[in-house]
Amino acid sequence: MNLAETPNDQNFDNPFLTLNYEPALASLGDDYYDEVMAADFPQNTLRWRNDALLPPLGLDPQTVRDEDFINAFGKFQGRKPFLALRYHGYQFGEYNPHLGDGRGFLYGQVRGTNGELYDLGTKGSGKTPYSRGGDGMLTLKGGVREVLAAEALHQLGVRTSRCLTMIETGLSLWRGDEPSPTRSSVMVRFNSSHIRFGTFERLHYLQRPDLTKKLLDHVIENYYPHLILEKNKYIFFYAELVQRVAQLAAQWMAAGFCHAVLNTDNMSITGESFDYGPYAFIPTYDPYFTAAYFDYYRRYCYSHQPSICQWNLEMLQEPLKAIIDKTEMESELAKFNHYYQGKYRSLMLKKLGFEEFQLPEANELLNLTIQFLEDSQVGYHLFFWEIARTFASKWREDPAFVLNGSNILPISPAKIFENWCLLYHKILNSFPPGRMDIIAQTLTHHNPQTALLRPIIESVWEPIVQEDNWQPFHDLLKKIQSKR
Ligand SMILES: Nc1ncnc2c1ncn2[C@@H]1O[C@H](COP(=O)(O)OP(=O)(O)OP(=O)(O)O)[C@@H](O)[C@H]1O
Ligand SMILES: [Mg+2]
Repeated sequence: MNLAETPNDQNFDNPFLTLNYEPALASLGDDYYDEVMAADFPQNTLRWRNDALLPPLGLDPQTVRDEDFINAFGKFQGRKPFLALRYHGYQFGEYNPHLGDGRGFLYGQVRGTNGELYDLGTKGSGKTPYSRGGDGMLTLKGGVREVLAAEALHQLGVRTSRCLTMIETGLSLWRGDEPSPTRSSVMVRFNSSHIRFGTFERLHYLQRPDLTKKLLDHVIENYYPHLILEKNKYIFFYAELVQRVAQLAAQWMAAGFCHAVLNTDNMSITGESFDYGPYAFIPTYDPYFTAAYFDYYRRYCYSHQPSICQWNLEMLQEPLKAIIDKTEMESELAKFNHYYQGKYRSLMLKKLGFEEFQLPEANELLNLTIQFLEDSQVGYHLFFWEIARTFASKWREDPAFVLNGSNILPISPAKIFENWCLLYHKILNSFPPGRMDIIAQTLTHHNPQTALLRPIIESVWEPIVQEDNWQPFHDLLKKIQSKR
């Protein structure tokens, strides 16, 4: 017996091993996955433990030791099977039948205290049958970036996966897009499901409608349980997925987030956001801002995200048409824009301090805001933060008070800024004075001070590289988690 696998005291009472794991996906049979082994790492240094995720799993952070994270998710002691999930996907518009979990696996599925089923899935845990030429590993910087993105998006109200833990693993990796050799990590993701649009696409490619139906029933049972007893549950499922994905796209857009790699293997069947590789938050409003250096044709640029999501949902009709009427799916997909616009409008109004969807000047305000942000190239996040920071009820008295003393002045072109202030002032005066407090609260709630712009990420990464100083990384996470 390998010494690392010897049960020891630390293992017997590891709280992660006492969780009630459910073999939800495993019970579907091995048409959907391969059982794999975790890599044996030369080092296991805990770099991140997300204590906020322990209570939802029924665990008390006080009783979970750092060693418990390491033994469970760095040394992978005491649990199996680990399942590398099989999937295909459209990557940059081209169908790729050679995908699957190439550097991760499903560690286990657990029911949260809210009754919902969650996946614990690894990234950077070693080679699988789907690694192709890859090393099965995740760089430390990749782990750091995914932890930060997930927390930032969560705090911005985006429906997203989160990271339970990240452990440095002591390998030297070679990557074209990082100074190499570079350090390695394994990350454990906590999300609703790792079933991707591409999981269904693979079954269509293999011409297995029987497996498609079995998987679809599994998805509805576990992630759309309110539809189980519906006579038309399959089309209802697709209709709801369209709505969820449209709303997710609106959340990204309002958050100023560019995912960067919206391939169908990175689209969750539950409509949740995940896989944070070369993502970026936009510095300023630029519809063509493109986050991935290898996205030569700007396919996944900031403003294309809604239409790309719609295209991905259209591609998903191919596998689903074995079970769901295609014409009905088309008419559901036709509602995408309506859902998207509604959600985007409501989120942007909230960023501007207004809960009222029916505000008479809403369209004018939104159009002017976008035009102003685009023309002035004022920082996207800075603009909203400065409204929240400097907001005062005296803005009602005179448009000249609006944003006066903020860090975005002086603005060029001045005219459009003047128009924006006039309109904002006019809207404030359409409310009773007593409403100003609520507007101030809405502004601070929806516009955190800390934006995860690339220079901020680099500013916490540098001390890690230079002097193994993790304090700035933890300070940044604290700021993000407390919405400061
Ligand atoms: N270093 C690597 N070694 C092996 N396979 C890899 C590696 N990097 C990426 N892959 C595989 O390439 C494909 C696309 O990678 P992508 O970055 O979208 O996914 P991922 O980030 O590895 O996983 P996830 O989508 O769960 O976040 C996936 O099948 C992935 O497993
Ligand atoms: Mg991926």
